[in-house]
Amino acid sequence: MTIKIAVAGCTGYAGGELLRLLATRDDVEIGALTAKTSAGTKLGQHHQHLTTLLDRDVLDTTPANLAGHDVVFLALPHGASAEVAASLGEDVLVIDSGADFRLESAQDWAAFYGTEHAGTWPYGLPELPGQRERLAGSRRIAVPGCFPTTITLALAPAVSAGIVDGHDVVAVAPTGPSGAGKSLKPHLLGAELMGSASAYGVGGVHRHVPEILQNLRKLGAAAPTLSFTPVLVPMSRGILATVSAPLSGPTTVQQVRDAYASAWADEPFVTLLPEGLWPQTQSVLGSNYVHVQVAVDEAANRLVVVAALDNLAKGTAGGAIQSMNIALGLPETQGLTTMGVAP
Ligand SMILES: NC(=O)C1=CN([C@@H]2O[C@H](COP(=O)(O)OP(=O)(O)OC[C@H]3O[C@@H](n4cnc5c(N)ncnc54)[C@H](OP(=O)(O)O)[C@@H]3O)[C@@H](O)[C@H]2O)C=CC1
Ligand SMILES: CC(=O)N[C@@H](CCC(=O)OP(=O)(O)O)C(=O)O
Repeated sequence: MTIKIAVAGCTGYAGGELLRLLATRDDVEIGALTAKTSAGTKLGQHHQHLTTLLDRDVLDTTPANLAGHDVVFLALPHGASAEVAASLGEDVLVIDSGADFRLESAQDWAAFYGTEHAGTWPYGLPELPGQRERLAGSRRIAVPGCFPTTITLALAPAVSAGIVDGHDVVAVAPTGPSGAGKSLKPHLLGAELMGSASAYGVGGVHRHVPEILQNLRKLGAAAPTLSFTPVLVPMSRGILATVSAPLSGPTTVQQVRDAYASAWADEPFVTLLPEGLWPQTQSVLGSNYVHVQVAVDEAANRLVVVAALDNLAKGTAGGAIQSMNIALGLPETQGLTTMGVAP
C-alpha cells in the first residue's frame, strides 16, 4: 500500500523535517506541498537539503490542492489549522503540528492563546497511558508541543509510579531558535542569538504550561503545579530539559531507575541512559529518540530528571510520523531513526 501525503506549511521548519523523514520511504508518495506567501516558488528555494524534492512546486494552501490524499500534515502557525482541516474529508488522516487541537480546556486555550478554542483531537504522544489505543484508527491527531513532549516524558514514569505526585514541578529547558519557526524575529537574528543565552516566557506564562499540566493529570497527578522557564541558546535544534519535583517519600536512585526502566521496557523511542551518562542534545539530533537520566537530590528531597530530544524530530515531525504509523496500523517505528548525528 502506498500512502499519498500532502504537507501544508512545507516551506517551514516543521514541514521541511516532515519531508526529510517521509521522502525516503518506499511506502509514501509525496503529493501536494503547500504554503502561503511562498506559493509559486520551488521547494529547493526553501529547503536545499531535500535533494530529491528541489524541483517540486510550492502550491497555495487550498481545499482543491489538498484533496485526494490519504494523509495531510498541517505545519502551519497556530490558529490556521481549523479552517484547513474543516475542508478535508473525515476519512483523511489529518495530523496537526500546531497547538490548535491539543488542549481539552477551552478556558486554558483562551487564557494562553487568546482566541476561540477550535476543539480537541487525540493527542499524539503514544507514550501516555492508553494513548496508542486512542490513536489507532484515528483520523485526526494533534501533535504535542516540543517542550510538553520533553517535560512530560521526563516525569511520566515517576508520576505513574507515585515517586512524585506532580506538585511543585520545576523545569528549565534550553532550546534552539528552530523551535520558533523560520519567520523573521528580531531576537532571533544571528548577532543577538550567537554567544548568548536568554530566558523567555518566564513566570508561568509560556503557552506550553497548560499542555504539560494536562499531561501530568493524565498520568495520575491530582493537582500538578509547574514553574517552567525556556531558555534560548545558540544551537539550531534541540531541547535539554532539567525537571525536578519533590519526592513523595524516601526513595533511592535505584528505585527510580527501576521504575523508569520498567515503564519504558517496550518503548521504541524513549530510553533511560546507562548510569553515568547524561543526555546531550547532539546525541539525539535527527533521531526520534528521547534520552533521559535521573538523580535523587537527597538534601533537597527532590527527584531530578534530565531529558534531551530534537525539537524538530521527536518534538514535531518525528512524533507526527510515529502517530501516523500507529493511526494507519503500520509498524510504529517505520521511517524513523534511532541514531543521532555526531560530532
Ligand atoms: N519548529 C518547531 O520546533 C516546532 C513547531 N511546531 C509547530 O509546527 C507549526 C509549524 O512550525 P514551523 O515550521 O516552525 O513554522 P514556520 O514559520 O517555519 O513555517 C510556517 C509554514 O506555514 C506556512 N503558512 C503560514 N501561514 C499560513 C497560512 N495562513 N496558510 C497556509 N500556510 C501558511 C508558511 O508558508 P510561507 O513560506 O508561505 O510563509 C510556512 O510554510 C507551528 O504551529 C508550530 O508551533 C510544533 C513543535 C515544534
Ligand atoms: C525558541 C522558541 O521560541 N521555541 C518555541 C517552541 C514552541 C513549539 O515549537 O511548539 P508549538 O507548536 O507549541 O509552538 C516556543 O517556545 O514557543
